[in-house]
Amino acid sequence: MVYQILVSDPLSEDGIQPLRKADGVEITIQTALTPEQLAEKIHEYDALLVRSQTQVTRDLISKATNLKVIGRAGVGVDNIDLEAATEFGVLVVNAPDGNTNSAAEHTMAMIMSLARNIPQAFHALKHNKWDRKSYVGVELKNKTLGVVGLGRIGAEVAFRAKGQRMNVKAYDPFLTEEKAKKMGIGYGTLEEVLQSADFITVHTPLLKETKHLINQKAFEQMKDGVQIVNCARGGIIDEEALYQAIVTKKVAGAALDVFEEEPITDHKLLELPEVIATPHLGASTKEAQENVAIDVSKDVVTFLTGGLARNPVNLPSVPKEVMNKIEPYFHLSEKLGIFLTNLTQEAMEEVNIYYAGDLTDVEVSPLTRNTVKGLLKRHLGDHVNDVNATYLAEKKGITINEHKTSSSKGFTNLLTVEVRTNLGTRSVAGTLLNGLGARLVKVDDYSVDVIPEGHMVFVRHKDQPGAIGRVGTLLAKELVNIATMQVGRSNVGGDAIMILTVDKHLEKEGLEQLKQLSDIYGVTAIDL
Ligand SMILES: NC(=O)C1=CN([C@@H]2O[C@H](COP(=O)(O)OP(=O)(O)OC[C@H]3O[C@@H](n4cnc5c(N)ncnc54)[C@H](O)[C@@H]3O)[C@@H](O)[C@H]2O)C=CC1
Ligand SMILES: O=C(O)CCC(=O)C(=O)O
Repeated sequence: MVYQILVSDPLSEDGIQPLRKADGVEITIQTALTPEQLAEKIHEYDALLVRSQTQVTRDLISKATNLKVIGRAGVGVDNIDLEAATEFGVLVVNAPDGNTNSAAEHTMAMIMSLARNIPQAFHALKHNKWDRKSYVGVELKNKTLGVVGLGRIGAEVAFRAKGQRMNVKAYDPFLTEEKAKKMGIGYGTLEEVLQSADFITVHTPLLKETKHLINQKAFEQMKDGVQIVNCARGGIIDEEALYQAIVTKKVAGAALDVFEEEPITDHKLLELPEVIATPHLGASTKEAQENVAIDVSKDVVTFLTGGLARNPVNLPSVPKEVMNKIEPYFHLSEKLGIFLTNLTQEAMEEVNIYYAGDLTDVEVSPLTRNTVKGLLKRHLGDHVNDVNATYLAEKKGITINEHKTSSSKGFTNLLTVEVRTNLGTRSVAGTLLNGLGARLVKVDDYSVDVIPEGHMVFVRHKDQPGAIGRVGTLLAKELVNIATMQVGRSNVGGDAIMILTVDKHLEKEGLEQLKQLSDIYGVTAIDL
């Protein structure tokens, strides 16, 4: 059998040598196909290799009847419909490490260009203007760099900025004070980082949670004259809010490598003299392109020839016999993880997963990975899967412990997930009721009985007459219909919780109003 591989974006020739050398594969390189042309011929291929240009949509995947694997030569997989790939049984692999260095170096180049007006001054000189007055810059030394997202690239940027004698202060949901100390950098909440920085650079993935993370409210929190850098993904910064912040002189300058829509040449931000930009060049070095092409080519060949991919993005890899036994619990375990991560605002340090009852007789490690996936997805996005979840958790310094216990509290099976942070321990427990499906049966010390599904509102409140009514009235005002409600309390007049399942997601404004009600200690919207 000869596997057909299509390369539809420009990849490094040296990088695709593993493909050229492999037996049983044939490569076609066609980097100028229109979406229609690609859709027409995709059924001929077993593998597709892309960078960020090719849009691998649901429609394209549905036409790819022979496709087994999509290789993304780079980190971000936002040009690939992962859900569709998973649904159609197509493995997606990426190359998460190969371009880290280049992206970090590009970010530093942007910060320095911004500080010293290099692109603007060069542009003037090219147009025969010897202008020294207009381009007085600022030093980086002793300035504070705020790093939002301290993953692979953010950490490399932080390290380099220290070399420029900048003070670095970072925010990342997985960053602990101890880890920051070890790295020799400051640590703060997002708000603290925004308030204290002279330069702000974002290095998160683009997720539901990070879309417009830097918005008008965020700009208002920043110092006057702050400078902003985005070499991660367009859309993390709200472009309209950035435009207004520059026009009103709140922001002194911005350096953008990425845009909400790409490719783009006609954009009002590009008309501002304070904005410098590059056309998504963060990973465009000979070295990065070679690294990512090698990594992804090796993974594609390994997978096509029956091996396990090193960097799978979407598919679980579980032996069939094990899968048959534990499959019914998969839904429950991931939902428990998602529910708990929404209750945990601080960095997780340790996760304990307890299996009781029938669950003591099965191989549970795939369930552990699936639970951890649920715990991490909110902040790491869709590239966390059952294969890489525990690995990613460990990389974030989170210890994962799996326990089998005889204490099933009267249930035939019980799965308890406990997360420890520097503020204490939170936990949830769930069970699979015979014929009735999954149930959430415990949140911290409160017993409940809730189907872990759909949109929820979790409220911590004081057990007082009127507290429940006030919540109900406010939700009604927000036109959020309550489907079910569960209340648990520690003792009469003491601390209590409400779990409401509602017909639609509770928006930020509604959430903020709920928090203002008397006797309410905390409110979280959870979408399962
Ligand atoms: N311009 C370019 O050519 C390139 C851009 N990228 C982009 O750079 C970004 C970062 O890549 P990596 O560092 O490799 O990813 P990574 O996964 O190693 O790091 C991302 C970090 O963001 C954190 N994060 C998630 N939500 C957050 C939030 N709400 N606030 C603060 N932090 C949050 C995560 O905890 C994680 O530590 C990605 O968007 C990637 O696609 C990557 C390579 C080249
Ligand atoms: O392929 C490229 O040049 C873009 C790289 C990138 O944005 C990524 O790896 O996330």
